[in-house]
Amino acid sequence: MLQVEALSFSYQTADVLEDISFAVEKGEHVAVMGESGCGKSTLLKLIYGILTPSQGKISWNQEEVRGPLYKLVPGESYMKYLSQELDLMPYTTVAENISEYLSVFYPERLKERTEDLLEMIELTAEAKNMVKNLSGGQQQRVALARVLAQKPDLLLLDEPFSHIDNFRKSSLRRNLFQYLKEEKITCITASHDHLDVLPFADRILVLKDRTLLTNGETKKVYESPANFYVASLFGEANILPITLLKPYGDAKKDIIVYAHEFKVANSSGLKTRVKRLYPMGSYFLVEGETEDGKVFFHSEKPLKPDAKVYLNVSIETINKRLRELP
Ligand SMILES: Nc1ncnc2c1ncn2[C@@H]1O[C@H](COP(=O)(O)OP(=O)(O)OP(=O)(O)O)[C@@H](O)[C@H]1O
Repeated sequence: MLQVEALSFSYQTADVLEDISFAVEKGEHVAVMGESGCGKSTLLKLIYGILTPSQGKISWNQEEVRGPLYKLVPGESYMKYLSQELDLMPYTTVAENISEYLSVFYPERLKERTEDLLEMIELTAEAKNMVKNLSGGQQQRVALARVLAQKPDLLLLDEPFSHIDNFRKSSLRRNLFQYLKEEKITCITASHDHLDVLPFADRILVLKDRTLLTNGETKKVYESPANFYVASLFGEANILPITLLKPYGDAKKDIIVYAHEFKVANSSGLKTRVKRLYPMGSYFLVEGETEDGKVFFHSEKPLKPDAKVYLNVSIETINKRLRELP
């Protein structure tokens, strides 16, 4: 089990993390989310031991992780960190980059394991190609296979799909996270893409203003976001006084509504004027104007700019999301 206790960290120029505490169970997959610059990479580097905490303690199975102030070669053998900078051998082949790190003695088994990993990253066809000839996204996939070849107990992934095109991303995500679960590899993934997180993570940690704002089960964090910032990590969201949706509602309460949760009607509901339409393929994202300000919602049909529509939210969503005004 990973234990992070009262962790704080500052670079010379900035305080980045303050009093962060959480635990990760063996085999669990935890996602770290938050806006750019909130400290996701810094947290992973602290866990891996390439930065030393200003305060607090990190331990794995009760043994303290020591930072570079205490170790000549930072990093721990039982964990691997896939950073945003890929550390590959450019003048060797894809297959060699992977097999180099497999601790397998028998040549047949080595070949088999290399082939399995190549298949997982969908680069079998490039096995004999030199890494320097691959695209950025392909190199990121090789780097991923390389850390997996080392069979870590704890894997730290920093934006693991940032260079990978959408065509590959979906299947790679599925292959990777299924593999980690099968192998019971504990994993912490830093990402700002909710599609990396919602279908795969058991739990989400949200960082904001140096602190740990949320630590909860993925479904709960999504369905009952602590505030507008958390909801916005999952796509277009709105925060509205409840009286806009229910005229006799408690004026001291507001509600967070994801854009897709509004139902568009021709009469009765939140009166909205259509301002802009963004085609999203299977639906339109609509920017509208209410008496209280801007609102985003989805519409299956195209709507004309300036058209008047009415928005409604299900009673289940209202009950789930009602919160006291801060
Ligand atoms: N080596 C460094 N020296 C000084 N400040 C740094 C250093 N590395 C990062 N920072 C600052 O620390 C803060 C946190 O950076 P970090 O890279 O951890 O954020 P992040 O959440 O991973 O961002 P992103 O999502 O953009 O990768 C930022 O304000 C950044 O500018």
